[in-house]
Amino acid sequence: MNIKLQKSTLHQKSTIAVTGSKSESNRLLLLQALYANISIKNISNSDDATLMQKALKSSDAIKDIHHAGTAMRFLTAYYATQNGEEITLTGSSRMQERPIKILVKALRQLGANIQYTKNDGFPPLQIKGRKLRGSNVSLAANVSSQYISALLLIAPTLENGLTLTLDGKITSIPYINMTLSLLNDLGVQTNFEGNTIKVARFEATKEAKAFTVESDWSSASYFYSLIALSEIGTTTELSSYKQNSLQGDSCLAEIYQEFGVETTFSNHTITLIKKQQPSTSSIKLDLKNAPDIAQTIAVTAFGLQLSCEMIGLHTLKIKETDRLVALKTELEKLGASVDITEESLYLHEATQIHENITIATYKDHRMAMAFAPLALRVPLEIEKADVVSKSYPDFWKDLEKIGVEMK
Ligand SMILES: O=C(O)C1=C[C@@H](OP(=O)(O)O)[C@@H](O)[C@H](O)C1
Ligand SMILES: C=C(OP(=O)(O)O)C(=O)O
Repeated sequence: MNIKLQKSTLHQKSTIAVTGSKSESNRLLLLQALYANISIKNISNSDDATLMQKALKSSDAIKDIHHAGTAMRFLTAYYATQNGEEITLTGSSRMQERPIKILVKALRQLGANIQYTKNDGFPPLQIKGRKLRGSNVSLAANVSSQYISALLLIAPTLENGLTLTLDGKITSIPYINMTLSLLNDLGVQTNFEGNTIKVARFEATKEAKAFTVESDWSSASYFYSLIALSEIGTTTELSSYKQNSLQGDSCLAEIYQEFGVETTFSNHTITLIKKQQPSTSSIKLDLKNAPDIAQTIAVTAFGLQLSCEMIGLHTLKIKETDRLVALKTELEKLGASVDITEESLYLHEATQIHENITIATYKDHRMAMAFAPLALRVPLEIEKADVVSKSYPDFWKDLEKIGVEMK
């Protein structure tokens, strides 16, 4: 399904309820499988969270988690600890190209029985669950924080807890802190100092533990972009958010000030208003702590005809697609000039934005959602638009609600 976006003007005021964070949801679903006293509210309706629930519920020997990175990594650790269970964990063709060796090696060091069924270092995995006896492991921390979160989530169930030593520069740290915060909320003792994380063993209790998932900040990024590209005074209200978020992408509130967007918090709602024109003609950011908003920011800067330099993007090559190449290709179709390296992107100030371009989405939800706000500048078409369901199934409905016209 392709969607044609007409050149649109946003409603002066709108209200959107954004689905729950997929990162928080998939952590809590895993913890719920380990600790039965947990209940979860405002769970994400994303494919990734639905696939996670399905995999955990089904008794099938083959679990297919499609494109869901967190489900792949978290379930690898989970099934490795499930004594007596034998499963094959697989995913989409792209998932079979996304590396998992660092996690598998760490789990094997703890005693896990995991085999690669196709290519060494990549899913599918055959996992024979058993009691893991190890309690100390070191692993590379510069490729994906999801390997670390996966180990942390099973850590309190291990006989002696777990001590992790992180080698190299730590990437996507807020996601590690999110995992530790949720463990703390459950009652687990943790300590993160320098490059060492310690998690104590934690026994299940009978006391009910209710968690409410905050709405997804990465999904909010597309509304930040829309407001940044709209006329002064345009406002949208998004729910349900917290001022002290566990999600690193909440740095959007600060970043988008430079694009002229002001954020106010009240009663679990954030109000975004386009206050002024951008305060600068060139944006410079290090996104090693918030990789998922890189595409949104690049497109906002392009739409506002600003130059933009982003570093800390070394993880983008192993996500749903090689996002650096995908961004360069699609922005240049629209008239931009973009330089990329292995870990950075430089967008030159645009002098034009071509109309009626069809944006390819590379099976990447964020390519579709990041480019959609350009409809406030030019008519454009988004290819295979249903790809958004990976994280935000209601995206196109909500886009219409805010005033974007489409067919
Ligand atoms: O732990 C998580 O929930 C996530 C961690 C990040 O991945 P990396 O740590 O691989 O950068 C992020 O990109 C992903 O969307 C979700
Ligand atoms: C990278 C992402 O997800 P995952 O790694 O969990 O597939 C994302 O949602 O942008």
